[in-house]
Amino acid sequence: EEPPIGSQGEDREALLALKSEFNNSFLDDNWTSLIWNMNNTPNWYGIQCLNGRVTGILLENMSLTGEIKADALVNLIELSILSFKNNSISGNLMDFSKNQKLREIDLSGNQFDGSISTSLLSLNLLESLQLQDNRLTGSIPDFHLPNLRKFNVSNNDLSGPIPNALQSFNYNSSYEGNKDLCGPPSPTDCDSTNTEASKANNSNGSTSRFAAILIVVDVVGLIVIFFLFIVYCKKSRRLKKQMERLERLNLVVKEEEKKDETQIEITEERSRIIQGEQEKGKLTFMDDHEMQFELADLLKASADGLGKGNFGSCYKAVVNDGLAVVVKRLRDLKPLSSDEFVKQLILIADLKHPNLLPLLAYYYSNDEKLLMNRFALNGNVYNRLHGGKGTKDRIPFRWSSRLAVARGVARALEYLHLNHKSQTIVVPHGNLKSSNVLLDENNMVLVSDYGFTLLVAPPLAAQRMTSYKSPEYQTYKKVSRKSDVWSYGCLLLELLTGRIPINSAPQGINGVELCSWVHRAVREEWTAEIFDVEISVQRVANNGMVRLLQIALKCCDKSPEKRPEMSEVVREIDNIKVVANSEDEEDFSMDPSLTDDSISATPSLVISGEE
Ligand SMILES: Nc1ncnc2c1ncn2[C@@H]1O[C@H](COP(=O)(O)OP(=O)(O)OP(=O)(O)O)[C@@H](O)[C@H]1O
Repeated sequence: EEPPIGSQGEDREALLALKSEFNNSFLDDNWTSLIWNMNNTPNWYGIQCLNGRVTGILLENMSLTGEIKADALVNLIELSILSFKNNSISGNLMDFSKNQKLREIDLSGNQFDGSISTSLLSLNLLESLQLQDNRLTGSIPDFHLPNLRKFNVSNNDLSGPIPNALQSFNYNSSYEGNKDLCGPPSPTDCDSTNTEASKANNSNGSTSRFAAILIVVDVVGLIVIFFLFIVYCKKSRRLKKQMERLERLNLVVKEEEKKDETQIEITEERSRIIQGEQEKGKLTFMDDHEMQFELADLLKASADGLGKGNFGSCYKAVVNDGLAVVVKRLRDLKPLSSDEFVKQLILIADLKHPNLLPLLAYYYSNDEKLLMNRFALNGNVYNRLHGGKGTKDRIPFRWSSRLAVARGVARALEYLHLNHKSQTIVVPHGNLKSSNVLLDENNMVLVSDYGFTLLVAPPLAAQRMTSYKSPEYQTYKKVSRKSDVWSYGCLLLELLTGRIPINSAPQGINGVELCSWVHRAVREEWTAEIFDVEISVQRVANNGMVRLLQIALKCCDKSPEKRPEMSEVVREIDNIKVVANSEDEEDFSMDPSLTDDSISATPSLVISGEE
């Protein structure tokens, strides 16, 4: 099992030192050093790790400011990817000589100045170096890196010839915006200024002796100035060194103090949590819950990892007298104060509907934000739909159960969208997908992970939320009621086709772009293939399937205005007659004689709505 991130002391120290230089409240909240005892990793946003060593630092578009110390990376010897893309970091480039495993460096879009560090010359594994849009000066060092495939230093203040080994990179995409670079592939000839000067000299022979004298005087003058300059530099360097020494002394003292503080914090935090005495890190139950237990009970309980989602990991813990709860550790939240976090959670907890998984409790401390729900015994709809397919153990997931899921989710979304109580906020779900629809011990449909739009930092939400991405979401990166309707349409298609959508497909399995696939199927009239065999054998229910497919296609309309509101969807689904699963159909899904041709019960005319 992989040890926790930053478990190696020097890696953690290096990250903490970086954090203190950036002075960024988001990082302060999301780079925590607590190692929690539920056998999981602490929260290090943007850090990749292998066997306890840091292998990647990806901190992009985060408005980071400050300077990075030259030796900031020297202990991160396993580092292979580094990106500080699009921040406002200033100062010189750091020393990379100890990071021999680096493959990708992206420092573009910052305010780095000074020259390109020659420590980069030794990185033999480097494949991509992106330094564009900074303020780098001086010449480009003579790189001879065998694996370098991407190189960009555009829009800096670099000068001098482009080294031979780098001349194969395209001028426009690698060098543009440095007005003093010369030689191929740049349009400027390096010799042009010298050549012109020598031409001028030759054309005027009569003044050549005078010119020679002038040159001698110039040279002598230059030597004197140079000499004076050296004396001046030496003096000022000595002064600077003295100043630096003083500063360093000061810093060492401060660093030591800081290290001690952090160490003390970690130990104290842990013991405070374990003793359950910490005021601000209290486990708070949302309301009437009969299931009162303490954080200490939770910490004592054995925990099974359920999986790692986009916003944190989930654990199942059995507390006290056998009560199973799910604890979700949140990460990458908006930088919210404790009061703001609690306010948002109260808004979420106020959303009460029979088809919404209720929030039981939460835990807030600087380092940990946990949400707690009841464990849904029958798991999620994704597993129910796709799990064990084609095997003997597969229990068919029949039409009436799928229709119940469609109905339950529609009602939950309608409720979120109408948002009866708090008129001020609209809460689109934002991340509806089959793994967020759960089934309890009575197969009651419970939508989970709602309200996260209130908690998650917007740029991250844009990257990670919304499994079924609507066309306008892909452009504007904002969730809305209409993007929920799109997601709902995709969920219906997943239920009807039994196919795995492209965004939820686990590695090694090809998912389907459901909306376009079904639209094409309807257009090209191979409708028999649309429905999952497990339900299409239930012929009495075929009519209901076609009606649900029509609803799904309306929800998946490319233009958001044409998609129905959820209340309309609920009404239409309520009109679909529930047909009981008949006993003798149970075995049909395994019947090899059931070819696609034999089940083409639904002519495309019906599906296109021209009934
Ligand atoms: N209360 C619960 N009862 C049963 N299973 C749950 C519960 N909450 C979550 N799960 C399951 O635990 C797993 C991890 O959940 P999590 O919400 O972290 O990830 P996800 O749903 O895959 O992705 P995302 O973070 O985008 O929602 C999922 O398979 C989910 O269905």
